[in-house]
Amino acid sequence: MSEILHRLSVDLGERSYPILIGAGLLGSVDLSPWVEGSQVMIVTNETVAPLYLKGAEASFPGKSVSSVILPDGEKYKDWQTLNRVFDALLEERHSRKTTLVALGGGVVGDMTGFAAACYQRGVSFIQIPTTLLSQVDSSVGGKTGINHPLGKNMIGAFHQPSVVLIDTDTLKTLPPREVSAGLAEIIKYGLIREPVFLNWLEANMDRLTRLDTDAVAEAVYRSCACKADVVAQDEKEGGLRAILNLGHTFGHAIETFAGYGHWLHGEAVGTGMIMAADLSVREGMISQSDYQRVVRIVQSAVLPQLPPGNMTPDDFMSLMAVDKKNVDGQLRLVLLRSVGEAEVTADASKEHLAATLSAFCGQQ
Ligand SMILES: NC(=O)c1ccc[n+]([C@@H]2O[C@H](COP(=O)([O-])OP(=O)(O)OC[C@H]3O[C@@H](n4cnc5c(N)ncnc54)[C@H](O)[C@@H]3O)[C@@H](O)[C@H]2O)c1
Ligand SMILES: O=C(O)C(=O)C[C@@H](O)[C@H](O)[C@H](O)COP(=O)(O)O
Ligand SMILES: [Zn+2]
Repeated sequence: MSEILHRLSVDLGERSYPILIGAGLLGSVDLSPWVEGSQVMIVTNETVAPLYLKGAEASFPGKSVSSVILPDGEKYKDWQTLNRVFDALLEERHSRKTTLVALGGGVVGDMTGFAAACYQRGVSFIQIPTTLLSQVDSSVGGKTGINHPLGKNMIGAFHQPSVVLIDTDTLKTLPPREVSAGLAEIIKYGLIREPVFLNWLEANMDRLTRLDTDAVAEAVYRSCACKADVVAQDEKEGGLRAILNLGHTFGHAIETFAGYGHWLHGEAVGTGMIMAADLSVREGMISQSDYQRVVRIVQSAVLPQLPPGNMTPDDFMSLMAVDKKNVDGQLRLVLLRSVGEAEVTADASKEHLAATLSAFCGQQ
């Protein structure tokens, strides 16, 4: 049985698009109305293809559908792998009217979106996210791109999809570690903007880690609603949108240090949010008991709470120096004004930051 449980809209004028959420939607919702021309190319990877490629193909009745299957992993979110998409598009003579479809997690989504932003100076694309993280975060908002050895997502473009189809049934095949990674970004929404949702998450974390169908549908809906609202107000991160980066300044440094793929993005964000909360305490913004609350919820989602044991404060400082939020060489961090409200600041004291880094480094 398939049913669209929730419909949201990302309101961006002529670039507005719907987010359709439900169980069993893949292959049963006709996505061809969002395809301008006759050609569709599905971009997926070697893990997702055997599970969901047939279903995705069935979502485009009447269209000519081909696919390109990429190797799986964050380490392949690079130029070389991206080029495989361009090779396939050119070999099959795809035109400007072609539509790319991202079928997979955030890696496939970010790369497909970037390929769509670049191919023949821009074609449209559709997001069919199949991980919890991609359903609650990366498929919405139009940040696309690839990694550079010196920094995460350093090469990319803002390019919005034309529709996001979220079939929560696809999560049934997701490994538990990937579920936890998705929960990190869900917790993020509670911490930055949604205190009532945070209470709900605390009460329902057990159901979420077990992938209880109703709890997951609710969490996906509330997360997408939060992200859609932020993105609608600040599409290109001129200000407000940077709050979606809570935990990411520390987190991206961890991912880059560890080597892409060794720490999952959500794992690094979970630890990064705890570090941001620690700094928020030192800055006098939240209390010690607020901090403990952040630690508890990250812990309850079965996420790591400390960075790699061999990572030093200097490693953090040099990797954070290339963060995209920095302006004129000045570090900008997302901190907690309260549990449920974030702010972006360039004013955190260097001593407090050093104290946070030394408290967390060399601890495991
Ligand atoms: N653009 C954005 O706004 C945004 C937001 C958050 C994260 N990201 C990016 O997203 C990436 C992380 O995404 P992710 O956590 O989805 O990781 P991922 O794309 O690597 O997917 C995780 C793993 O799950 C597998 N998989 C996917 N769907 C599956 C399914 N239904 N069943 C079984 N296995 C499945 C994948 O093949 C992969 O091995 C990072 O590169 C991060 O930087 C982007
Ligand atoms: O959509 C956003 O804006 C976010 O910051 C969401 C993040 O969860 C995501 O990881 C994003 O890719 C990070 O963006 P970046 O600009 O710091 O690379
Ligand atoms: Zn993220």
